[in-house]
Amino acid sequence: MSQLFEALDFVENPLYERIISEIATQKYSVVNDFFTEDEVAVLRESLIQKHEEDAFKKAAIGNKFDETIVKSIRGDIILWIDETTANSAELLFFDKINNLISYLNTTCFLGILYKEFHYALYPKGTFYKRHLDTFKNDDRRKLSFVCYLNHEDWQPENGGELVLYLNSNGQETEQVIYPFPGRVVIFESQVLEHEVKPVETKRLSITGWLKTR
Ligand SMILES: O=C(O)CCC(=O)C(=O)O
Ligand SMILES: [Fe+2]
Repeated sequence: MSQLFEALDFVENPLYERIISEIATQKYSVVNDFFTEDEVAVLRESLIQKHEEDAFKKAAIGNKFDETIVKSIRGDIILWIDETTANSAELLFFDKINNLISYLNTTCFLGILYKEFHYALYPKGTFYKRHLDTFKNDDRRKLSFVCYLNHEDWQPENGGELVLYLNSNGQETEQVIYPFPGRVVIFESQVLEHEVKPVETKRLSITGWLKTR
């Protein structure tokens, strides 16, 4: 095996190893500084600019082929990001994502072939009720990835916490994760139910999925 890794110029990445082992043991991983302050700032700028251009639309439930908009379930507005026409901030984002994907495919043989990402903006008072990130007609989403682009001074009073519903020995427990800027949450799309609690202040993020087949 070491010969194979040598041949591929494999360099072990401690952060990615931590993510992999946390997902294996607890189904999710939280990384506080996956994106630097500067990276968060340019991605936030990009989101805000596109929102000002009125490019966002109401988020639906289901996927591109089976969409319904139900505001009582989710109230965010989204914009899908196209890698082929990405701006400099988005290129930087995809650079990190692609790096992670190739590491996962090399070390875990996950077979991630596709990805999809969108900006999300939750206006004050909105939420996303408890759900699973898979669809009736599509089970290709393997890992969910959320990256928060809020301002530096985001406080617990701003609400909008992500709650993961974990199952330990038949007992349900709640893991509360605040959307602090630069923080990334990665979890198993088909396993972990989760919810976004009502936001008190506009909440900004990029959400996406790593997919097989
Ligand atoms: O923004 C988050 O914390 C989670 C968003 C989410 O669950 C989704 O878009 O499916
Ligand atoms: Fe979700």
